[in-house]
Amino acid sequence: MGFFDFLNEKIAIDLGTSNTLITYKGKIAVDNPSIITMNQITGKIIAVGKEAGMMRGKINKNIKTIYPFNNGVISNFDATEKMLKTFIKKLSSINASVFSSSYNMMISIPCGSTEVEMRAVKESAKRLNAKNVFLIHEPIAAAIGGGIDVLEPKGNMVVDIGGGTTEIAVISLGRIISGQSVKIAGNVFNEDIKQYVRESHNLHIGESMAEKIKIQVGSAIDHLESPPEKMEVEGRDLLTGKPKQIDVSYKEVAKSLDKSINQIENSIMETLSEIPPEISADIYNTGIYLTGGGSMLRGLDQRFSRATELPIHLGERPLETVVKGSDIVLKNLDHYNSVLVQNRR
Ligand SMILES: Nc1ncnc2c1ncn2[C@@H]1O[C@H](COP(=O)(O)OP(=O)(O)OP(=O)(O)O)[C@@H](O)[C@H]1O
Repeated sequence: MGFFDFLNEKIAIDLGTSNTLITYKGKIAVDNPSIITMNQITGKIIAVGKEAGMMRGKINKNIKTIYPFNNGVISNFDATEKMLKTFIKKLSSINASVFSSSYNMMISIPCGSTEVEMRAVKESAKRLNAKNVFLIHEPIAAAIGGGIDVLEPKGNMVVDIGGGTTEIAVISLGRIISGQSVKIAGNVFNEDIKQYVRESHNLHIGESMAEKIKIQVGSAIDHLESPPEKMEVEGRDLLTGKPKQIDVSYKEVAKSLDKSINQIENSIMETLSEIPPEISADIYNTGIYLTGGGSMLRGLDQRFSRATELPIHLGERPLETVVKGSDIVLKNLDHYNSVLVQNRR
């Protein structure tokens, strides 16, 4: 048993643009949207996570909705800390010792995080009573969560499509040797759908409706083997100002997302063209591991496979892969020590 194994309480956190997940004692104990609603005048928090998510688009002008993350990075540290505090308090109702005693915390961060951002994340975690705070890059955590042996001398490619960013990474010997973080992911897909509906149907729809369309009739390709039925979509008619309903098909969604998916494809191709030949040979054999909530878009695997001519592996429960990987690392710190982000402090 290694040194770190003696410290028992362990919490792994995936701070995502769309969702925040926390594991405690190896299980997912918190899975909530990363949203806070606050009273504009008093600054008092009204709701956090799921409750705040339900108020989305239905608030009055005294209430402000805060998304603590923007494009995968923390844009509001104060809100992030308040949100985490609420979530960790929920854990303490499971076990009173969590909030009172100190614990080990693993936080996954996007690859593009700066030293300043990393330090701020660590300091927030310390204020939340964390004793040791470890950081891990999201694609590494995703790979481990997906069952890939990241420590072997072999190249593996991960594409993690989240809400704010798509992280593309080639990993070998526990390190990211090539990759990029692209600001095209689930949120941009929602914007694409909104714009398409506005331009093609003269209908103004909200963020939640766009998200529903993406999930119910979303597609990356215009021919699906088992297509979903058309979806009834409600919004405001841009010409008359009245409420109106239209039908939207998966083919329309595929059309609206085409440009954004193309950009992700180009970034994957670019990353593939930059890696050493030995690693290319590995990836030719192993293919690409696709994860993150955005990977659930119908036909995305087929489309990427066509573009790259590589096998695409879709992980199970893609929304949980990163936090699952972080949890595995936290439980086996001595084994995975080399994959941690070693920031200079
Ligand atoms: N069935 C689905 N089809 C398409 N997209 C989906 C589906 N389910 C969830 N999503 C999208 O997945 C995204 C959230 O994924 P995930 O939780 O992996 O991201 P995140 O970690 O919060 O974001 P980031 O990694 O950018 O910080 C959202 O944009 C959501 O709309």
